[in-house]
Amino acid sequence: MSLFNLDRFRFKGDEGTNSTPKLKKSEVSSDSASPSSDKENKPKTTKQDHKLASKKPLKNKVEGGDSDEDILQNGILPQRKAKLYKTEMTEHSDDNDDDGHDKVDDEDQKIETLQEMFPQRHRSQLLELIRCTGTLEGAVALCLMQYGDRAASRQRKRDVLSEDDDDDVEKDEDDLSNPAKKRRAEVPEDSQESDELKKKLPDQDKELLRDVLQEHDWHYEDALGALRMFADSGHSNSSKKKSSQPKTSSSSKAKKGSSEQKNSSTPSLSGWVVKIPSASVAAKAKQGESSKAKDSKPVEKKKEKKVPPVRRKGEDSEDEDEDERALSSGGEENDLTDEYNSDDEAPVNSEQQQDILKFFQEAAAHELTLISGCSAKRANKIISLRPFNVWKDLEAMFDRDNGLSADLLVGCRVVLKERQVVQQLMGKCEGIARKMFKDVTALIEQGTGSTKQPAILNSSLRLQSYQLIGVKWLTLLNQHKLSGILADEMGLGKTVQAIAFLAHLYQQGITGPHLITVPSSTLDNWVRELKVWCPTLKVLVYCGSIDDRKYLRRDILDRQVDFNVIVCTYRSTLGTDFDRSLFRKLKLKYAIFDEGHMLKNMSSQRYRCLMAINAERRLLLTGTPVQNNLLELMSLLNFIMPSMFSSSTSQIARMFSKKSDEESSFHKDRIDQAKRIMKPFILRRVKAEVLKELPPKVEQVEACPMSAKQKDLYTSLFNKLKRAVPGEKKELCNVMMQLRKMANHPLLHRQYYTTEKLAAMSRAMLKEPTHFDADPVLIQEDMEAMSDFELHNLCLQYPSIHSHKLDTHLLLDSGKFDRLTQLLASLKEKGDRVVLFSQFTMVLDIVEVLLKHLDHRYIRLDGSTPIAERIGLIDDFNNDPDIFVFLLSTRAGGQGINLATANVVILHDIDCNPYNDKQAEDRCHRMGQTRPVTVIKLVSKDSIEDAMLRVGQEKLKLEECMISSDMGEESSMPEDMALLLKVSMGL
Ligand SMILES: Nc1ncnc2c1ncn2[C@@H]1O[C@H](COP(=O)(O)OP(=O)(O)OP(=O)(O)O)[C@@H](O)[C@H]1O
Repeated sequence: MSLFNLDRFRFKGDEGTNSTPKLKKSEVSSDSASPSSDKENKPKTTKQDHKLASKKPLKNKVEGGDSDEDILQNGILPQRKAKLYKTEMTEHSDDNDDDGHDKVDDEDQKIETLQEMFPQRHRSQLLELIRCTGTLEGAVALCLMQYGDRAASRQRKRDVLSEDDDDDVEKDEDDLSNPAKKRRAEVPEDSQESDELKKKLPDQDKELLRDVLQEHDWHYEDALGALRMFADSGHSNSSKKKSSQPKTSSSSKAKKGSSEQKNSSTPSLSGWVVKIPSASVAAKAKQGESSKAKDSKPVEKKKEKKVPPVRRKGEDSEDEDEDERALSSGGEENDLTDEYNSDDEAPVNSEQQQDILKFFQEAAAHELTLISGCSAKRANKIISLRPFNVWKDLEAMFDRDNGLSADLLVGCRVVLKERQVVQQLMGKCEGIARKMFKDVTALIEQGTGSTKQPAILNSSLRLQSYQLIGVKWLTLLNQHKLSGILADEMGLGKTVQAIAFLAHLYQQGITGPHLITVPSSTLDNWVRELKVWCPTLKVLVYCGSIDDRKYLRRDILDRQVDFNVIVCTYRSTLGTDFDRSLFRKLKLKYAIFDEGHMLKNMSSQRYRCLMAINAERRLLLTGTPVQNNLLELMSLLNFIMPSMFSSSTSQIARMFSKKSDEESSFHKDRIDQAKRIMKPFILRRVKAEVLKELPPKVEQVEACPMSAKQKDLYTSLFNKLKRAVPGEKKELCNVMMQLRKMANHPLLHRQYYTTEKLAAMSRAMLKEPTHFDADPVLIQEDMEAMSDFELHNLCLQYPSIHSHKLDTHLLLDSGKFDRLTQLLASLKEKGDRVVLFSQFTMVLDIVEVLLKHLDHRYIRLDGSTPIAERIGLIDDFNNDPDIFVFLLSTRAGGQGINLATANVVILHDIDCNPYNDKQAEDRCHRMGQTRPVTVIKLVSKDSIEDAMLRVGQEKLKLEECMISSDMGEESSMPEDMALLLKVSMGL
C-alpha cells in the first residue's frame, strides 16, 4: 500500500487496475455535478485519499511481487495470485483480460498448467519433465509424445484421484471442472473403437490405442489418422520399405538387450512414442545423481542411445567422449533427438542414407544450423568438406580432426523427420482443401437459392454478398465437421456473419448452446448486434461479479434459464476454477472467440484453458490473424483443429519457431507451408476487394521534432542509459520504455520535482488533516517514485502543496503537443472528427490538459471505464457530431468497436506491435464510413519511435506475405462471389 496513488506511467495493460472510473465528459457538459467536473476539480481524489489514508509505502506492494502488473502480465493468475487478488480483480473493470504476456514463471505454475492438461500425470513426473526440459513448452511436448507412458501413469493417477476425493468442500466443483478426471472414470476397458483400431494396427498395444482414442475424444477416424501419420512418419522408412522387417529392427532389438525387454510392456509406436525417462535421465546423469532403481534402466538406455546411429560394420564400441558431450549438452537438444529417434540405434537404411547424404551435400549453411549441435562454424566446415558423393565420404567427414561429431547425423535425422511430419500434416490439410473446394463449387453452382440469408435474420437488414459467402463457407466447414477462422479485415462484419451463421444453424435445428467469448469493450455491441440481427436467438450474458456468476452458473446447469447463446468476456470465461469448470461441463455446439488472435500463444494458460472448453467446434474471428510470427499462426490453427495438430504440436512449434534467416529460401518455404496448411480453415477478405465503395484510408506519419527542453532531456537520458549497458532482454525493455516515455512527454519522468522540492512538499503534507501524523520520510519516499505529472496532480489535490503545481507551459511542453495543437486546429476547421489513441493512460491524462487548454470538446474511454458505460460513450460520440475528439486507450478501445463517424485517427504513440495500431485505425475505416479516413501517426523525430516504426513496417510485410490474395487467379465459377471465395480462400 502506498501513501499515494502511484499510477505512475501505466503501460497499456495496467489501465484496468485503476479502480477509479475515468469517465470524463468534462467538455460535453458544463454541469458542475457531472462526473467530468468532479474529475476536473478533484482528479482521482477518491483514490488518492484512500491511498494517502493508508499511510504505508507503496514499495511493500510493489516488492511483494503480487502487483497489479504481475496480474496483467501473467494473464490468468496462478492459483495463489488469483486468491490474493480475487476481490480486487472483480472490482476492476473487465478489461485487461484482453491481453497479457502469459508468462509462466515458476515451477508450481508450470506444474499446474501441465496438470490441467495432463491430469493423468503425477506431479513429481511433471516436475521432472519441467526440470529437464527447462520450459513449459518442452515439458508439454514431451508429455504429448509420451503416450507410451500412459499405462504406468494411469495407475498413479488413480492413486492421486483417490487422494483428491477427500480433498475439500469444493470437491464436486473440482471434479466436474476436470473432464479428464471424469473421462478417466468413464474410459471403457474395451470399446468398439479400440477394437477397430486394433484391427487396423495389430502391432500396436491396445492400451496405447485406447489412450490415443481418448486423446481424440473417441473419434475413431481422428485417432486412426494421428496414429497412422505418426506411425508412418516415425517408421515408414524402416517398416514400409522393408515390409518384412518388424517395426523395431531385429538388430536394434538385439542391441537394446534385456533392458529393452524389461520395458516391453510399455506400448511403443516406433519413431513417434518416446521412451519417456530419457530426457530426465539425461538431466539426472548430468547432475551425477545416482538414479533410483526404476530410473537406472533408462540411464543405461540413454547411454546406449548416444552411440552414433551410423557405424562402420562391426564397430560397436562407444565413444566415451561423444557420450559425455551428448549428455552434457543436455536439455532440449537431447529431448529433440530422443523424440525422433527412439529407433536411433537402428542402422540407417539405404534410403535414409540417401536423404542424409543429400542434406549434407546440398543444404545451405543456415539449414545445416537447424541440426541440433551444428553451429554456424560447423556448418561452414561441413560445406568446405563437400562433396559427399557416397556414404563413406560422410563418415570420413566426422573425423575428430574436423571437429564434427557423428551426433550431427542424429540431428540430421531429426530435421528430416520433422520435415516429413509437417509434410504429411500438410498433405492431409491439402486433401481437405481440395475436397472443400469441390464442394464449394458445387454449392455455388446450384444457384442463387442456396445463397439467401437465413430467414430468421431481421428482414430489414441485408447481408452483403461477401457476407453471404462467409456464412456459406462456415456452413461448409460445419458440414465437414471442421472449425475455422474467419479472418476478414476489420470492419467487414465478422460479427454479423457469425450471427447469421448461428441463425442458419438454428434453422437447421442446431439451436445451441453456443458460447461467444469477446473482449470487454465489445460485449455490449455483441449483445446489441445479436438482438438487432437475430432476435430469435435467446442470449444470456455471462459476466458480473463472482457472486453474480455463481448464481448464473447454477441457473445454467440446472437449466433454469433458456438460452441459445452465452456471451461472455474473456475474463469471465477464464475467471475462476468454477467459471472454467462451467464451460468444460456445458456441452457446447460452437465456441466463438472474437479477436481470436488473442489465442496466438499456445504455451499460455489462457490458451490451454480455452482449449479445454467443451465445444464441438470452434470459430475464431480475427481481423489480424497473423501477428509477428508463423508460430502464432500455428497456435491459432492448433486451437481450431486440435485433433489434426495435437500430436504434432511440438514438431510444429519447433519447426516454426526456429530462428533462421528470414530472407532464406528455407524460411520462405516455411511461409509457403503455412499458407498451404491455412487454406481450408481460414477465410480472409480485405476491404479493397469487397467493399469497393468504402472511401480510402490514407496513412500519414508526422515526424514531430522534440521541444528544445525535451530534446536535452532525451539526450541525457539516452546517454545515461547507454552507459549502463543492459544485457538482459528485460532490462532492454525497460530502457526502451524509459526512452518512449521521454519521447512522448517529459512529464512522464521526474525531473522538475527535485529531491529537495519533495522534501519540502512532504513536510508541507503534514498540514493536511489526512496526513498530520504521517511520517514525512515515507511520504517523500512515495513521492520519489512518482512522475512529474503525477506529482503535479497531487499538488492540485492538496492545498498545502498547491503552490508546487507546474506551470501550464511545462504541461504542454512536448514536440507532439506542438504538432497536435496545429493539427487539431486545422482538422476542426475542416469539420473532421478525431479519434485519438494512446497506449498510456497517463498520456491521455496529459492530452486532456491540452484539449481543455485548447477548448476542444472530447470524451474518453479507457480500461477503467465501466463496461456498462462503454457502449453509451460510443453512442454519444457517434450521435453527437459536436464532440470533436474521442480519447481512447489502445487497449480498451482499439478492438472491436465502431467509430465510423470519425474520419481522422491520431495515434499519439505507436505500438511495438503494428497490428494493434492497425486494429485501432480500423475503428473508423469500416462499413458505414462515408469519408476518406486519415490515419496520423505521431512519431518523435530522432527518437526510439523511429526504430519502432521501421520494425513495425517490417512486421506488416509478413502479413502481406502470409495472406495475400491472388487476385489474378482464373476461375471457372459462374459468379463474382465464387471468384471472391476462391481468391479469399487461396484455393
Ligand atoms: N450487411 C450489413 N448491413 C448493415 N450494417 C452492417 C452490415 N454488416 C456489418 N454492418 C455494420 O458494420 C459495422 C462493422 O461490423 P463488425 O463490427 O461486425 O465488423 P468486424 O469485422 O467484426 O470488425 P472488427 O474486426 O473491428 O471487430 C457494424 O456496425 C455492423 O453493424
